[in-house]
Amino acid sequence: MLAVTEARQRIVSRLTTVSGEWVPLDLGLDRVLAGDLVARRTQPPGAVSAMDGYAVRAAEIVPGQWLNIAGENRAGHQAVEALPSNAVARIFTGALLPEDADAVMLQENADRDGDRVRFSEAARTAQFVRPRGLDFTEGWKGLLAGTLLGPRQLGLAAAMGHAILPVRRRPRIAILATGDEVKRPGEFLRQGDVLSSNATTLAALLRRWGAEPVDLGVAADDEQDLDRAVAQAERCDMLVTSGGASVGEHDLVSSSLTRRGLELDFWKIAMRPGKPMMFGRLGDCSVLGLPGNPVSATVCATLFLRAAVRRLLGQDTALPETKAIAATPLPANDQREDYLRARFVGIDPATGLPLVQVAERQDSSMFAVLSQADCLIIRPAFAEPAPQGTSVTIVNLRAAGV
Ligand SMILES: Nc1nc2c(c(=O)[nH]1)N[C@H]1C(S)=C(S)[C@@H](COP(=O)(O)OP(=O)(O)OC[C@H]3O[C@@H](n4cnc5c(N)ncnc54)[C@H](O)[C@@H]3O)O[C@H]1N2
Ligand code: MOO
Repeated sequence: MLAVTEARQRIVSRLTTVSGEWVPLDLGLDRVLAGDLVARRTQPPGAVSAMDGYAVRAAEIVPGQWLNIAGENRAGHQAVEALPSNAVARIFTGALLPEDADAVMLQENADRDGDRVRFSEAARTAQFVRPRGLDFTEGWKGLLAGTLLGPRQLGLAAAMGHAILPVRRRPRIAILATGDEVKRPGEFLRQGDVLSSNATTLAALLRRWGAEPVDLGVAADDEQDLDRAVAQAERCDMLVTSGGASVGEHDLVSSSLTRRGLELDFWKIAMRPGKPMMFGRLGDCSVLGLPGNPVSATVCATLFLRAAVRRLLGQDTALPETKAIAATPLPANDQREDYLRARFVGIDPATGLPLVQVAERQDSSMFAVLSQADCLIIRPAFAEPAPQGTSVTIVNLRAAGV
């Protein structure tokens, strides 16, 4: 059995980043940048007012003393480009300051009479002024290659002056559920049938990670049916199967793949859940064979499929691991690295780290427990029993996009 980190390394090392393409800004959501995005402009482009009021030279303001109003600057309209001496300009939020103005007086503190105004207070230089380039300056590398574009990143790309974006092609990843008993949600169920939660989870994870899931449906435990389904995956970057990975006589996935020319890289990992995971290659298509148990399939996807997708998209493939404190004692572990489902139950006052409570039941079929978990506690192989308060390494499921 292979160690988890070695298995992940092997998967990542067999994959290469997919090609890039250009998309309009509007279609950039959830895509991954193929190159760095540099600001094409400075924001704000000049000093602008942060408030509605009057642009002034701070040194000229004497409380109670009248000054002339030279004109009015609104956002997008700079009527007063340079401020005459002993004068102010009416100004509104976001408008460019006239040259030589160095402060903005709030209109709440102004007393206006026609073309004259006086103020109840003195001015501080730079008050209510946003200097040129406060947000960013031209040439700033605002978004790096490998960034998954969310709403805020898209907004920044727009603000930096990008109307089209260089992104990675979405990797096409086929999902094939297997098993006579496995039915799609909505289908008629017989005694002993199960619903294919794995296909639903995997498709959602792939979308969230920036890939394009290709649903190949469910193949029965039948060589012909499996062969037919596997053939459909050949133009994909990767085929992910669920079920039939173990040693049962009806676990036909590997024999079907082998007949079609699978080059097996490895099968079986020293981990729980997810031991019987398989990885190999079928022509140009990588193959990841996940175990059928729903928790095993999702944990393997978190540890391996996520890294594979990130590699295809040119992103960092490390697992987001952080530290936490065990809120309950932890049992000894055997030779398989364990990924225990756990919940955040508070903050440890001594360290400020999250307190994590292991779920009582850890059976790999219990998807309800996984769906309510916040993290996986990583228990190394052969770990000794650990008391409450032990520092542990966790995978934050939300941070991993799971
Ligand atoms: N003698 C041994 N038996 C088993 C071993 C072993 O080493 N020796 N390994 C066990 C481990 S660990 C796991 S994990 C499972 C993996 O089994 P398979 O990958 O062959 O999965 P199946 O037998 O096809 O299914 C297991 C379980 O999951 C349900 N399932 C299958 N597909 C889906 C789906 N798409 N959505 C939801 N649930 C699904 C299926 O009905 C079964 O209940 O093997 C152990 N056995
Ligand atoms: O690896 Mo299995 O997932 O322990 O049940």
